[in-house]
Amino acid sequence: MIGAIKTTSLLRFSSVTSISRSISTLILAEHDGGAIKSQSISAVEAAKSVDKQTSISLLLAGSGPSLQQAAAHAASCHPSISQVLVADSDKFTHPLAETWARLVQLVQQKGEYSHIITASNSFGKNILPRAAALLDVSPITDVIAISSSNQFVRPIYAGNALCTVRYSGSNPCMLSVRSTSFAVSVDLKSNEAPISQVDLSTFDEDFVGKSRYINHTAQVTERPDLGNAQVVITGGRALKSAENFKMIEKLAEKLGAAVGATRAAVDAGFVPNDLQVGQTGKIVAPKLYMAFGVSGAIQHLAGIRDSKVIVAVNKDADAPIFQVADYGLVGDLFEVIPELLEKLPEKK
Ligand SMILES: Cc1cc2nc3c(=O)[nH]c(=O)nc-3n(C[C@H](O)[C@H](O)[C@H](O)COP(=O)(O)OP(=O)(O)OC[C@H]3O[C@@H](n4cnc5c(N)ncnc54)[C@H](O)[C@@H]3O)c2cc1C
Repeated sequence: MIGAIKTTSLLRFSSVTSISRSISTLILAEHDGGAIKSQSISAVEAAKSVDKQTSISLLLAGSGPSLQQAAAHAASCHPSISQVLVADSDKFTHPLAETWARLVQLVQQKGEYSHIITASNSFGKNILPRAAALLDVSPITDVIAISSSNQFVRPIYAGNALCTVRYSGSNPCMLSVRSTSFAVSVDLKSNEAPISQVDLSTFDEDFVGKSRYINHTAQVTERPDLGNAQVVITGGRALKSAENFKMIEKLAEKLGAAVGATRAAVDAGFVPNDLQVGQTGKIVAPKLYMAFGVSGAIQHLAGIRDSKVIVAVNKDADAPIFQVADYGLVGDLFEVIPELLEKLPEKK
């Protein structure tokens, strides 16, 4: 869809000792409401590409009944999971990156994993660099393909080039992976993996990180999650106001779609920033991506490159979005959207 140049050079991370032959992978998993988040299950899928024989341990942290529920879900959410490790303590009630990084260090000291993988979302991006610093290794982020246990592909220059990276540092090789590149089959059947508790007796009791949990606010919506939606309807600056942006929301409702926005629309205050799609927003890979009044800036395209079909409506025939669109309509969104709303049937 969007042309990407494959770089021929291999970037080599500083060599200390090569990674060991015995491959075992630790997944840093996120859970919510007693279930493992789908991005963490994609990280398990990615681990399978590291090595077919790898044993995969999934690390969960938290406290209370929702953690135990999540552990039960983790044990049966993917057939490749060999064991679930549970760190149950009040310290982990909120996923603070500094506390989690310490936990990863502790678990790695005991388990000596060759690879540690997490999703390339705010949870993973927060923890991975800190944990990597404690373990004195260099992480590889935003991996979109795994060719072997030490060779990975990641986008650079806002997705305009793909870089093949060979890791030659010491264990563990730490990766964050884009879940859109490691889709999980919907009907995975799995046996129950064993669940064990992480021994926290040596966890620094007095450890207090520099950050502190204050509160958690989330948009309550019945719409699909933007990162996993099959259909995404995005609006740009051209919508002009939060009031007008409701047209995008209505259209999304009719199509059972998630709503996205450009950074310009977010910065203008039309919608909250968790709807931003692009290089500094969410990466999406829906079957259908519809962009209304979006110019197609390189930073926006970086977030939609894996969409199957891109439809663009823009009144400027020369807008760059048309270079990547499968279907384009030169027209005024203030005419096109009301017509679509009128002609599309109500969602059952
Ligand atoms: C470091 C960095 C990171 C960034 N990260 C992101 C990111 O993650 N996501 C992102 O989106 N941007 C990002 N940006 C911003 C990006 O460069 C663009 O500024 C932004 O994507 C533009 O948003 P837009 O297409 O809504 O607005 P504009 O570029 O202003 O485009 C509006 C479009 O609407 C069309 N239009 C106007 N009126 C109508 C109408 N009535 N009907 C139909 N079409 C109409 C115009 O022809 C135009 O093409 C980033 C920028 C930087 C520097």
